[in-house]
Amino acid sequence: MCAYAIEVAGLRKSFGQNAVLKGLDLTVPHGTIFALLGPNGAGKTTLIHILSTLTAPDEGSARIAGYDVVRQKKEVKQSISLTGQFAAVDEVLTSEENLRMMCRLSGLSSAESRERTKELLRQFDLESVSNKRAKTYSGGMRRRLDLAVSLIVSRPVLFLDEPTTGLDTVSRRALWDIILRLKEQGMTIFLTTQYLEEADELADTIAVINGGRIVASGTAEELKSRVGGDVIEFWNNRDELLASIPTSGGMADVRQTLNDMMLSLPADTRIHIRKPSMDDVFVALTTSAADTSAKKEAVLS
Ligand SMILES: Nc1ncnc2c1ncn2[C@@H]1O[C@H](COP(=O)(O)OP(=O)(O)OP(=O)(O)O)[C@@H](O)[C@H]1O
Repeated sequence: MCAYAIEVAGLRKSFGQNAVLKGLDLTVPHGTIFALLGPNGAGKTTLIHILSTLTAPDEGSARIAGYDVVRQKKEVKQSISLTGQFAAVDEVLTSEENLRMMCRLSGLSSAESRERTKELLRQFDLESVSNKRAKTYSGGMRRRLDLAVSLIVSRPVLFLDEPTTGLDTVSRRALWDIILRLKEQGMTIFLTTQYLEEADELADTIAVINGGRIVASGTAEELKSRVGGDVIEFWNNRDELLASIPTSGGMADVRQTLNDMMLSLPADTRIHIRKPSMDDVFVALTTSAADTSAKKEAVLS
């Protein structure tokens, strides 16, 4: 078996004049969850499309389970499951009918299809709605059905493009449990997300993409510690957050920040000092120093 489930080296992709990926390098070990974070338009979907052979890269290489995404497309396709935001579910069919149909299309016999459908309905908590048409489903049920359909044939690597976008907190947590169970079964999972908490909860490794490059990667804890020391929050007496300023955690920096803020904030402002969150990591890594000081200026003006 090759060392990594996913290996990307020097990957570049442009659309016309728009250089979207400017030389990406990353590796994802077998049986782990990798989360790719980045602002809108950073190239997350483009990367998933390249890794799943839907788009060709301009330069560089990418391997899935050891297979090259350009030269060994067939083997790559046989190694992956892909769930986007719009999976191939027929709205007028029930989840049971959808799964049975897709099982048959995947080459399973009638008896195997029945068995696999039962198993997937149970695994994705869809048994109670298995006879209801998919168009009547909530967002969470629909997303679980999308995922079940994409996992009819068990493959070692799963790509999830924003799997919980638009879901409420309960449905999101239910899907997280399913994703963690898939990891326990040995699957390697590559997901993109807009939710920093999602990356924090699920991922073994998080990478942040910005300006066409991976600007940071590591565990959630490593990324948080990179942002530096403590964050000082300033709250008014109506419990509204007035400002949240990252500091090095050192006495001089904390004192300077307090001095700066005292000039503009009311005397009854309350101060809360906390450790950096994934939100702070994201802001720090995807916002230029000029933007950050402009924000501080805005609070002070
Ligand atoms: N087929 C295409 N033709 C031309 N431009 C494209 C194409 N696909 C993507 N782009 C452009 O590439 C850039 C990256 O898009 P992509 O969808 O990969 O970003 P993303 O990080 O997934 O964003 P989001 O979080 O908004 O989904 C965008 O500027 C987009 O307009």
